[in-house]
Amino acid sequence: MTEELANHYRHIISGLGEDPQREGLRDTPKRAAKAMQFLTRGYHQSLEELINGAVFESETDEMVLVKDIELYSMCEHHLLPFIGKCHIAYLPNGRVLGLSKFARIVDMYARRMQIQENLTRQIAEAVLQVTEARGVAVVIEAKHMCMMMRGVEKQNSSMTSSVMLGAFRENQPTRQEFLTLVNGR
Ligand SMILES: Nc1nc2c(ncn2[C@@H]2O[C@H](COP(=O)(O)OP(=O)(O)OP(=O)(O)O)[C@@H](O)[C@H]2O)c(=O)[nH]1
Ligand SMILES: [Zn+2]
Repeated sequence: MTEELANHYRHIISGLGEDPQREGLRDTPKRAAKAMQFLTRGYHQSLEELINGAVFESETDEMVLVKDIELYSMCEHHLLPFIGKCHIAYLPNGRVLGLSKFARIVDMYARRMQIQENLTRQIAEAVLQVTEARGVAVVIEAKHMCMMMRGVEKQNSSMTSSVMLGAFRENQPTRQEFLTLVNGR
């Protein structure tokens, strides 16, 4: 699989007018193939194996917020990175999720070809599925290289996307509390 991908990269390099045999580029197809496999490894992960049973019984029913989870993904239109932060909140319903698992869920979906809106929704739905929470809220703030390095070349714009499920959708004060916590840095 890596070898086949590397071959495609060799064609891309010569298609761009470079010499894939010159010293600096000789191992590049293989490196690029491995890098791209890493950046898309989310396709080979499953929620169940990643959670690994780390859901614990708890009486708490107050909002839990995990803020500023770094995020590296790749836009499915240009295969260029988008980079940012993800904030996840949920209202426990008898069970809480191991803290590190929020970051693992983010990575599993981020390391695929994505658009930011779908990524946001997939993370929210995964957290809801695993915790059976009364509500889940996810906000992603990201900068898209396809808008910065090429195309419209805007360096300072960023995109914010959000998905609110359950109580965060139905209950205005809950939603407001979440947004205040996220913005109060
Ligand atoms: N909504 C959304 N759009 C995205 C995301 N990533 C990239 N895009 C946009 O996808 C669109 C693709 O537009 P096209 O006109 O088909 O492609 P293009 O000619 O390369 O577009 P330009 O970037 O405007 O040069 C662009 O407007 C991108 O900015 C994302 O995560 N969400
Ligand atoms: Zn793009």
